[in-house]
Amino acid sequence: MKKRYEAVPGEILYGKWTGHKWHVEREIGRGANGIVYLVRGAIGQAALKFADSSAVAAETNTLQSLEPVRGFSPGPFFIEADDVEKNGVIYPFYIMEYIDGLMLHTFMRSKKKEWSFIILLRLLDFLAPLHQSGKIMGDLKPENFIVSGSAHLIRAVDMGGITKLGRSVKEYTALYDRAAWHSGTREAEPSYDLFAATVLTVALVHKNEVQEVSGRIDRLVDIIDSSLVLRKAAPILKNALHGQYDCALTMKKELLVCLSGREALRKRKKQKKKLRKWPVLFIILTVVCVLFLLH
Ligand SMILES: Nc1ncnc2c1ncn2[C@@H]1O[C@H](COP(=O)(O)OP(=O)(O)OP(=O)(O)O)[C@@H](O)[C@H]1O
Repeated sequence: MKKRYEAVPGEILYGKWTGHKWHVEREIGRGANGIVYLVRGAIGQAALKFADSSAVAAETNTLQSLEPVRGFSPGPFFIEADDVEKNGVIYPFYIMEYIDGLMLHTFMRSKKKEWSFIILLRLLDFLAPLHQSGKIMGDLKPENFIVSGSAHLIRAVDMGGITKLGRSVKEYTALYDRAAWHSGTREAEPSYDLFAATVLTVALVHKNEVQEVSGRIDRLVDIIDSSLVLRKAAPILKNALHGQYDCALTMKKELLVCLSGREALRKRKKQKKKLRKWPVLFIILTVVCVLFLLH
């Protein structure tokens, strides 16, 4: 049986090996592998995760291996691992940076659908340094991301799917997995994540429809083509679904050009419409003046 400790707010946990003291503020989440608490220690706020010893070892290794990514970690910074002893039972845990923000799907609930493009741009910013460091996210899905800070940075909270380039993706979710859509292999390469990021974007706007057509790529493309929101970036989204990008920054650049091009076109049309109104107004004004003078 997995050893899981259920802490309560206000409780103080003592690290058996470090002697460090952690004051439990509240539970912030739980999943298949463990329970996560917001805690306060001598270093300030942090997140504490109770899990079994093999999960603590594996997740600790993953978090530590990610830190050299340009002094920025796509996931939480690892702080330390320890055990708590309660009634003679040992409960392993580790401490990591607390990422303050909203889970991606909670964040999107209060936003317009157009925000899905901003999320995609931020996801591409998140993926670029990770890919440059020789790894891919693998299990890319909204449940694994937090939107943090006023710049709406994307940070990952579950790094279990991180896989070295060239290997076989070790963890995935069918809805975002390109092999399940018959659109490529499960080999860890940037295009695998870019496919998943695109499905995620489409699902942020049309969740039910995407679930209904799951596995049929032509129907996914139909959703994009018939969507008033997604149509604006259709060429880029389709390129990513067809494995045309192997670099997150190239996809980002093309997405920005596509979106700004459409915006410029919209502004030009509006301006043209305004200009077309002037001759009509001029004629009306002239007629009014002539009538006034004749009177
Ligand atoms: N460092 C953190 N900062 C803020 N919140 C966190 C942090 N780590 C985890 N959480 C929250 O706790 C939840 C569960 O954590 P996590 O995904 O690591 O658990 P898990 O057992 O591995 O989940 P899964 O069932 O997806 O494998 C997350 O969805 C997130 O809401």
